[in-house]
Amino acid sequence: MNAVVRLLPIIAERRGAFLGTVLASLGAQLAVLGLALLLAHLTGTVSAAAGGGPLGEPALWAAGLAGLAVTAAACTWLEAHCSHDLAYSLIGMLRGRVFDALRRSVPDRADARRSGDLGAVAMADAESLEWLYAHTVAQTLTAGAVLTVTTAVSLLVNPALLLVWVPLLAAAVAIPWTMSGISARQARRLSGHRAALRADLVETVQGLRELAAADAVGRRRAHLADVARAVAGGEARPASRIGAERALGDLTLSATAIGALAVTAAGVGELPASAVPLAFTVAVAALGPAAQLTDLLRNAGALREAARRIVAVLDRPQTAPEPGVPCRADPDPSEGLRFENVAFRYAPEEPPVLDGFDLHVAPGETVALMGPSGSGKSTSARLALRLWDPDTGSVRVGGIDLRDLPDARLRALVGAVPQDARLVSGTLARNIRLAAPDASDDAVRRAAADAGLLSPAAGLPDGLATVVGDGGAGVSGGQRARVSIARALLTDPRVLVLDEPTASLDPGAEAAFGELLARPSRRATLVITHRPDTAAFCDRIVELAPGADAPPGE
Ligand SMILES: Nc1ncnc2c1ncn2[C@@H]1O[C@H](COP(=O)(O)OP(=O)(O)OP(=O)(O)O)[C@@H](O)[C@H]1O
Repeated sequence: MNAVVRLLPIIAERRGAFLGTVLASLGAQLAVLGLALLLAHLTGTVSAAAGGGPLGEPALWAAGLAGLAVTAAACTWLEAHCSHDLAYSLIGMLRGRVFDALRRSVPDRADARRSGDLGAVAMADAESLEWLYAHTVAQTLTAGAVLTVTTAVSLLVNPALLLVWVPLLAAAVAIPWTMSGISARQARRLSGHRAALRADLVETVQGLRELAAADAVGRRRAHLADVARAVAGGEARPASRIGAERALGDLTLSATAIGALAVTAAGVGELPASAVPLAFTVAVAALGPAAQLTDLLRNAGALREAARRIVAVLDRPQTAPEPGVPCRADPDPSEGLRFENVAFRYAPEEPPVLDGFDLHVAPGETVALMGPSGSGKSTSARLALRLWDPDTGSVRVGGIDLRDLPDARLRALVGAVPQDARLVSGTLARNIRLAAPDASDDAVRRAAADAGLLSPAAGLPDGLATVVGDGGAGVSGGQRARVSIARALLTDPRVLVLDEPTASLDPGAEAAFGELLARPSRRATLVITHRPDTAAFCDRIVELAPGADAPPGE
């Protein structure tokens, strides 16, 4: 199904604002048209009155003109109000849906998309579609309706206009319509170039230190200049096409106007003098809405492309769907985290990463999961967080299959400390609170203390008020790991999964971290690690063999 049509129901959710936009836009256009016709009629009547004809009641003329002018102004204001109301709520709804779709489907098992591309979908395409649904659809309906009315009225008044109007107006609308395929292709290419530039810029800024160290800044700058040139080329082509289309459209509309005026002039002798201005105004009345339609159609290809990209994101397969019938039972206190006969592969054609994998981490126990690179340690951590589901077997927390837990309950039961914890700019307290925005100051302080952030060894004299720069600048690897743990502890999860938490720590920080792991708690803790010194702080070590098809040795 066409992506634009597929997204149309989104308007139904704000049907009041949409209807308001259409009616106000229709009211404004009809009032402007009425004003033009009334003025033309007045001009004819006044010139006839100068020759001795009746002028009519001036107060009535004034009231008619003032009424139409006020209606046009009020409807224009109302249209702007309703369409902006509709526009901003549609942007919010579209972005919300895009982020929901991304959250449900991230990480894709074999996702080749770059963040710049997804950013473009979420930001630029949502804005394009806002323009489509909040302005274009309503204006197209209005322009179509006004065009039909003006055409019908003019043809009743002067059927000879048919000869000029039908071919020329059809050509004016057909030009942008037939070009919409080319316009969509150009929009697709341009969006690809822009996404590449955005992603390359982000990577360059993030990797500037490494680029400088490798003396590669110059090469990178040349590469960015190439990509920027591709963007400029991608922008120039649609601009030339739109310019040519606009010129052709304007030519066609001008020819229509000249033809309509000529046809009307030919019949002037048969008309009373007072009706001549009205006849000329009627002859060109359809040109305004026709010009508006051609303008709107000119963007149709690019809008179709934006809708296609949004739909592609919305249709991404859900990696961990919500349960049909969620489990309401309390977790069994004697059960911690259990992998039972788990098999998992990233793609059907690839060998399994895990096959027949069994492991139980009991409440109060800390287990180190070790094994060679590629043996599936991080994959096990992701399965425990239900980023993906196993192909066969099950992963359970407190005896409950993760697939039976609603997302919010699962996140409260299982906490994660990822390998590359991300910090945002702001205080440490703000960073910890990301896991539970409504947590009290006391809870944040407790989690920070449990993660060792408030001890003198953490080296943070300002404690929770310490300010972190963009992306965690100004904080050491050890401090970052502790913030990440405090974040995970804030929800007091039954299960804690740590993926290489000490990978970037020096031996002193690793030892301090190990003491945290060794502290008694009721939590089941799974620590993915390469480092024997970290594993030594755990109660038990489990070795994972690559493509293990038998339970691992302990
Ligand atoms: N998103 C993915 N798509 C496809 N294959 C993947 C993906 N992530 C990991 N793999 C593959 O799955 C296998 C297991 O990866 P995993 O990261 O779980 O191993 P690991 O034991 O944690 O390795 P390391 O110690 O190097 O971090 C590897 O062969 C890896 O290439």
